[in-house]
Amino acid sequence: MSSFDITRYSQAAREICAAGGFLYASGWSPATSSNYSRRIDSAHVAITVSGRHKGRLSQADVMVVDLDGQPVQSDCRPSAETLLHTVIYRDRPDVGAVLHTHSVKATVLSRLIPDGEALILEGYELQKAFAGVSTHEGQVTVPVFANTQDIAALAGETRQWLANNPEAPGYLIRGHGLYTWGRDMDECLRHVEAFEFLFDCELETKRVRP
Ligand SMILES: CSCCC(=O)C(=O)COP(=O)(O)O
Ligand SMILES: [Zn+2]
Repeated sequence: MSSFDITRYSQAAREICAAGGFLYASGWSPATSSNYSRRIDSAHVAITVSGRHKGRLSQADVMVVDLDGQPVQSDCRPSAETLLHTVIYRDRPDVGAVLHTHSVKATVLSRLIPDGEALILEGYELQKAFAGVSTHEGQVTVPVFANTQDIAALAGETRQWLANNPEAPGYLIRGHGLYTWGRDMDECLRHVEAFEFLFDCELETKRVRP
């Protein structure tokens, strides 16, 4: 059985619990929805146990999986969407944290984007909150994947898309929520906040200019 550094696991679990407190309080992770993860090392990831309330996380709600999504030294069941996390860690050694949220705005906006189209964010100063973006003049393309319950298939789709769009900060799943990542938990949380602000702007624009 593979092993990991317990101190690094504890630090990762602390960061995940703190992120849960913030994301739940912001209204972006209601009713046990969402899942969060943090890289421990090149072969291990700390991730939320499936079905746990994200506003009341403790270390017991955070387990370890390998990059195939298999539990390591745990009898708990990892998030049902674990493969959507591990596929990113496997291909992107620069990624240290992945957050999945279920906000009202991400859910509603994802349902308004026509099938086969992506959300294009353009002209917003706040696009600079995304890692690697230094101008508001470019486009941030956010694809909207169908909400299939076949997570392995969805993981394959997102993997292919990410390979072709390595600079992308996140994606939506229709009627479901947001996935975003960062080199560490702070950067990943900044991305969630930036997306939420920009989703709000897009929805408000649709309201005043239907
Ligand atoms: C109650 S939300 C339905 C499942 C989901 O989309 C989610 O994000 C939480 O699943 P998990 O297995 O990670 O608790
Ligand atoms: Zn979800």
